[in-house]
Amino acid sequence: MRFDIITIFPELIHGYLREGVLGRGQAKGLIQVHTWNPRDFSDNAYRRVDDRPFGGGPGMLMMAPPLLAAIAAARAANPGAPVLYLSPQGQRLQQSAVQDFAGVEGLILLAGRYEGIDERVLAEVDAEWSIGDYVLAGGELPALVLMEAVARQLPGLLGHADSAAEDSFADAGLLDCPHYTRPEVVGGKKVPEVLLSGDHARIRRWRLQQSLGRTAERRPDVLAQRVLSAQEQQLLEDYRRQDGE
Ligand SMILES: CN(C)c1cccc(CNc2ccc(C(N)=O)cn2)c1
Repeated sequence: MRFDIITIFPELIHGYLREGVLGRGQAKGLIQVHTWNPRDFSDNAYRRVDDRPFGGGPGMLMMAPPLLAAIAAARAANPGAPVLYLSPQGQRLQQSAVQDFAGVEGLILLAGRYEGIDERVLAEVDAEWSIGDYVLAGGELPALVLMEAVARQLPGLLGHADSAAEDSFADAGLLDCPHYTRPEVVGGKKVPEVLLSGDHARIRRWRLQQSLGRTAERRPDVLAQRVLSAQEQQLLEDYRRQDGE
C-alpha cells in the first residue's frame, strides 16, 4: 500500500517512519511512503507557501497553488488514491473507517499547517477527516495516526499474525480486556487464576466477559453500537452481579 503525504515538514514524517511498526512495514515492502513538499512547487523565489487571509483575521493560511501542484504530483505517482485532508472540521476517524482504508491501494494525505488552507484546494480533496475534537499545530501527527492505524491492519505487518485480528476494536467494537504477564505477583497482586488455568475456552470466555463489562462501564455509547448474543448478555449480567457484590 502506498501513502503519499503532502507536508511542509517531510522530516516529521520520515523521522517517525524510521522506528516501529511503520518502519518495519516499509522495510518489508508492505507499505511505501512518499512525501511531497509544497515549497518545492512554489513559484516564487522565497518558496512561499503561506499568506495572510483575505478579509483579515489572525494567523496565516496555506496558499492554493503550491498545494494543488503537490496534489497533482502525488496523484500522478499514486493513481486512483483518494486525497484525504486532515483537519478539525473532518469526519471523526473510527476503527471502521480504518478497516475500510486498509482495503485500498493507496492514500494521499494532506497535512495542513497554520490556520488552515485556501478553501479552493478542497475542490481536489475527496474527504476531510479528523482524529479528534482538538486543534494541533499541523496535520502531520493526524496523518501519522491514520497511516499507522491503517498499516496495522495490513496482513503480515504485525509480528504476531493474529494481533490485528484480535484487536479489541476489531472484535466488533469492544474495549480491550485486562492483560497480565510475568512476574505472577506484583505489589502483592496476583494474576487472575483463570489465566493460569490452561483452559482456553474458559480464558476466552473470561476475556470476552471483561471486554463486555469494561465497555458497559466506560463506553456505553460503544456498547450500544453492538448487538449482544444471548451468551454475551449472560456474561455481562454475571459481570455486573460480581461487581455488585
Ligand atoms: C482550523 N485549523 C486550525 C486547522 C485547519 C486545518 C488543519 C489544521 C492543522 N491542525 C490540525 C489538523 C487536524 C486535526 C485533527 N483533529 O485531526 C487537528 N489539528 C488546523
